[in-house]
Amino acid sequence: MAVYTEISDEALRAYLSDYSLGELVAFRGIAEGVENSNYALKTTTGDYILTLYEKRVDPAELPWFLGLMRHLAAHGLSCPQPVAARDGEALRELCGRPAAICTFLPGVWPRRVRQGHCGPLGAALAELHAAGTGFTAERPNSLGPQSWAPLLDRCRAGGDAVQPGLIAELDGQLEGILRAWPRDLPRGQIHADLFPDNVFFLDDAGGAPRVSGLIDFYFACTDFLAYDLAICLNAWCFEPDFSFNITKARAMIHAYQSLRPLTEAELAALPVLCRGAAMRFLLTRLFDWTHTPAGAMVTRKDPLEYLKRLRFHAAAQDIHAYGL
Ligand SMILES: Nc1ncnc2c1ncn2[C@@H]1O[C@H](COP(=O)(O)OP(=O)(O)OP(=O)(O)O)[C@@H](O)[C@H]1O
Ligand SMILES: N[C@@H](CCO)C(=O)O
Repeated sequence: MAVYTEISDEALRAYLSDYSLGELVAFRGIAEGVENSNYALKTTTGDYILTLYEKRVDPAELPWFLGLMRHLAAHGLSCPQPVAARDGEALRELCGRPAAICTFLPGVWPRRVRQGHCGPLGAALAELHAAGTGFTAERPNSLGPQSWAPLLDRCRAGGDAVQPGLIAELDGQLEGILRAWPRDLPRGQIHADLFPDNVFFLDDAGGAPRVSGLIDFYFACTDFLAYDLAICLNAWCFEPDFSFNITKARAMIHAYQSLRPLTEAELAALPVLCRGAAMRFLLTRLFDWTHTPAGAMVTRKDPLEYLKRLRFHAAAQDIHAYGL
């Protein structure tokens, strides 16, 4: 369920008449994703993605996201590039929603993460961080540490129904995370949601996975660069039984470091950054879990998957737990 807004053929043709993209050949709604309505478009000039931004994206922030994507693409990163209409504007309106067309990226996201994905992912993350240098406009992380206590408060009423004792455990964990949270680490533009479903791969001639592009920059923000790596360690390096795969982590961190070596302070902070990242996804999932009416056509993600990750990170003494 990710096509919230239906577009008629006539409305789309009228919309496209403002662009120099040729004639419409085909379009279809894309069922994946939960935040926005996405359509795959084929015109006589190529393939594109049309996105209608739904309620969860603040329209005032769209110019920053689109500006970042344009900057990253201009600096060599393979990511969707906003396409401007003839008047030079990429951000427009369709069916009463903010809308934009971006270039289509080839590739597929990995349904099952293998070790061979993790090195290329680490390198792609370092490339993203390098490409973001020079994009000076800042966007604070609205889901950063300052948001976690208020979010936990909003889950208080329903949280223990998900698992008895959950709220007390999270109170204890959060207190420890906030106390140890680093004050000053290298900062820059981070993706902040680089999960497997936001990374496309193609196999190279030898069959090894190669990153073909990164998508979905609508949580991107300005924050600690190493926090982005902590998010990826959470999202890519746990097995279906929630055991931590140290070989995948080592491959990811080494590939990242081959392009951007981590500082001593970043290495020392990695375990608490991983705890924070697990807390962030646990809390947004718990909020959705406890606030989505039964029967709503939205796929809820299991918050407890992130409790298991959080416990792993809380037990990690230092960077050796991550394969370094
Ligand atoms: N530039 C692109 N090129 C090719 N496919 C794309 C592109 N952008 C989006 N898609 C397709 O649309 C799907 C949903 O996109 P996306 O993850 O951005 O949506 P969303 O609703 O914002 O999702 P999420 O719930 O992950 O935040 C992707 O899995 C992919 O199949
Ligand atoms: N990646 C997030 C969803 C928001 O994109 C999660 O798995 O909780």
